[in-house]
Amino acid sequence: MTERPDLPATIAVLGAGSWGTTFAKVVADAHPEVQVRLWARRPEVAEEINTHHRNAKYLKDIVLPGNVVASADVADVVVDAPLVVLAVPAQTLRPQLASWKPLLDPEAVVVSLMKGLERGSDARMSEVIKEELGLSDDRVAVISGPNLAMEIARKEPTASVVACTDEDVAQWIARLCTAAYFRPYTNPDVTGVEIGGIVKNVIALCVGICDGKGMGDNTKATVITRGLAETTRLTLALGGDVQTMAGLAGLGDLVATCSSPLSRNHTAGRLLGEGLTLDEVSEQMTQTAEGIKSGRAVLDLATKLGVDMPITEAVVAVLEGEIAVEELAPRLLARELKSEGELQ
Ligand SMILES: NC(=O)C1=CN([C@@H]2O[C@H](COP(=O)(O)OP(=O)(O)OC[C@H]3O[C@@H](n4cnc5c(N)ncnc54)[C@H](O)[C@@H]3O)[C@@H](O)[C@H]2O)C=CC1
Ligand SMILES: O=C(CO)COP(=O)(O)O
Repeated sequence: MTERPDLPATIAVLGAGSWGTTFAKVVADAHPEVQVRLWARRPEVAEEINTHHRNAKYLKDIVLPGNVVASADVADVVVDAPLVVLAVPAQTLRPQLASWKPLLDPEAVVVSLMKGLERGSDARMSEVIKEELGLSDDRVAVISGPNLAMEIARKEPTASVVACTDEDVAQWIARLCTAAYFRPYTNPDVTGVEIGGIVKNVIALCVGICDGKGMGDNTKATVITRGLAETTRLTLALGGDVQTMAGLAGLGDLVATCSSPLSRNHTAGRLLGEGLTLDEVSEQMTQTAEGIKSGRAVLDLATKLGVDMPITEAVVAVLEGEIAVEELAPRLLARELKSEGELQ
């Protein structure tokens, strides 16, 4: 096994949006002696972080610790970093990885914070990373859980999951991101952890639509519970672990995202439910709502595997203009009756 310094001098985070910046803050708060280098696409964002210790567009008045340093030059950020954390919109990852590949430390472990499925290939972000960078399973990890960035930036207590097939690597990453307000658990089920984070965004769109239409908590609980059932079916079909679905990256993230006005996916759904068109919603959203693009990929993957995902199917039908938001609930309720325990 590669010898890794327990506490590296530096780590790299690529993507200075709300979650990338917040995750950089978590590690920096946890380890003041570690320099956390953050790549911002726009030089003015890097400048604001270095000069004012703020990233106002994404994190308002949150003050970042002095050991978070930003640059708009990826080469400066990743040099000598044994851990490289990725937090860019899922659909943009693959082409960016191709240009970053020659710059990365050859021994670096790469972590995905992203919760999207690639359209066209239906690949999870860990799969895209392995393919594009040519890495083995033990060099790729995923962090996912009920992790609304703004709450964590405000140091509100939160738990999460570090998933890697190599337990030593997962524990190393977990130690690096354990802060007074952030508690990571480890899990070898990378597939289940990733699928939980991807599908909950689509389910949150559905809950948001129902909220926007003025429906109440029975409706929300129904969509969350049946959403978990279809997430579980997809996870099992992909070889993931049913137990992951009961954990932080499954039920935990689903509940947080479907309940919170901070969730971009929930917000996008609510705006659709209130009658805005998808174009109008996209214009209003200044941050990434992964479910809007990943929904189609999730449905394609489920179809390929013969997995029934009626909520995802109905949300995609709304997103693609096949049905109006008014038709979403009737369509789901008109389905053939079945036993609750049936997995298909
Ligand atoms: N914000 C949150 O609370 C959480 C987000 N996530 C996931 O983290 C990933 C990143 O999300 P956020 O940081 O929230 O997104 P965001 O919309 O706040 O920021 C995205 C960042 O990626 C950068 N970027 C790089 N290349 C880009 C390109 N080609 N097009 C557009 N933007 C580009 C943007 O400049 C921006 O800094 C997503 O997959 C999301 O699902 C996961 C957990 C929590
Ligand atoms: O993943 C998240 C919380 O765990 C953030 O959800 P949104 O992307 O919907 O804001």
